[in-house]
Amino acid sequence: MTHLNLSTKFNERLFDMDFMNFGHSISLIHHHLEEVEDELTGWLKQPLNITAEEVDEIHNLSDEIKENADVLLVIGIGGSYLGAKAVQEALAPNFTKKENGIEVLFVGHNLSGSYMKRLVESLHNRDFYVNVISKSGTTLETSIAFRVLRHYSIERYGQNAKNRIIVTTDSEKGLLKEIALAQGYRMLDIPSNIGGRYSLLTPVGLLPISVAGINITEILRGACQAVIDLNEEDLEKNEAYRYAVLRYELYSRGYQVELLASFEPCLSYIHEWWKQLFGESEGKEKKGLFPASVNYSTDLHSLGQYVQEGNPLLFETFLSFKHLSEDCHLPFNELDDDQLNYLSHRSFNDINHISEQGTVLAHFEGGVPIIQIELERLDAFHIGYLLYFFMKACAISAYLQDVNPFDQPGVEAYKTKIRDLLNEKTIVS
Ligand SMILES: O=P(O)(O)OC[C@H]1O[C@](O)(CO)[C@@H](O)[C@@H]1O
Repeated sequence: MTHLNLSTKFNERLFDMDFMNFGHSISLIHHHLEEVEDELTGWLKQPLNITAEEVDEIHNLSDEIKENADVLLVIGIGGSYLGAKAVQEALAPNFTKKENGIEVLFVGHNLSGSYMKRLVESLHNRDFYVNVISKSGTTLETSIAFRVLRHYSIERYGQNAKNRIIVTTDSEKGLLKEIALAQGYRMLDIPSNIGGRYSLLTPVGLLPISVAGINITEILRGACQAVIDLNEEDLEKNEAYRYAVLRYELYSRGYQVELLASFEPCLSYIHEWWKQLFGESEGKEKKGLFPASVNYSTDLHSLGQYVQEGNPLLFETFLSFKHLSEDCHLPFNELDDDQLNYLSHRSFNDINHISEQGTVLAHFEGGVPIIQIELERLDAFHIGYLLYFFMKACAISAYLQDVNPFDQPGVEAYKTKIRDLLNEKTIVS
């Protein structure tokens, strides 16, 4: 049974692409990934390696939080929140009332004073837990948000505040780990050999996802299936490797932007997570596709014109799910004053699907190369599968470009500048 299908619609500029030219390089990369131990490759087998005890611990914590809080504040930025936020958006229903459940709020991913002020004010009548997540333990946004929310927790809960703070950080080192040990906060480990943007299937993602009411066992089951399926060395049988090769080939032929497109708004944070994954993994040494995204059909009415007829620097990757569990039908209207009765035998999903097909055709005819990734169902199993698929494809993609998928040296440049400016005595205007 295939869980994920990859297909393409390429115009004449790409007709002569031969996958098998990449067989040898892929095979070398495949073995390199299997064998390296000094790199941050712990995520490769993480879905298989996570123990039942670790999953139980997360379930127990999640139950405790749900019993004692109205809000879980997840403090983190980049890889320390995007994965969990992506899964929450994709699988937890929109517009549901929060009175009977807990709200999972992802905070500490900006430096806005008004955002922080309003956040604290919004907590006055609500009970909360804090889950601070940082692999390094020193990220500015996360650290200052934690300082504010730690103080506020003490104001609200006194001695008991420490029971409401959970720290997720590197298993071996870091400032946050030291703080947690000194203060007696409970800790969840991020394995040392897993970097931030590959950490979603560790407690980084699993605790917030579980509190959001999503079945983490199913997420892990989907990811485990992907570990097995996508460990196939033969390029023709491995969809992650094929996706990596397609991207590389398009990049080599001059395309500079990959536009990830979906027609379900709940996937918009999967786009955000994907952007960080590919952007930080590939964008170095003056190389790399620029990862961008669109939410259709909304963005057809803003960026659609550019994609169709603008500078031909991009290709599009459509992400879709064959079966969606919910739908809405168009009511029949006798008057037909809005002239929509021709659609009344169709549902929203029908119309959405047809508009996706129409968009693919139009963009293809406009000269945009198209990759299509389709999964069976929008559920926890397939989301787990998809996220692992992207991580595996991303690592292969970066190696094809001869860059290290697991570092982010460029990040230091702006961090240092900000730190230097903040250390200056004068206030920068
Ligand atoms: O988990 P940390 O160490 O706080 O890092 C958060 C994010 O910041 C980055 O270092 C980039 O600034 C990402 O690589 C990472 O996901």
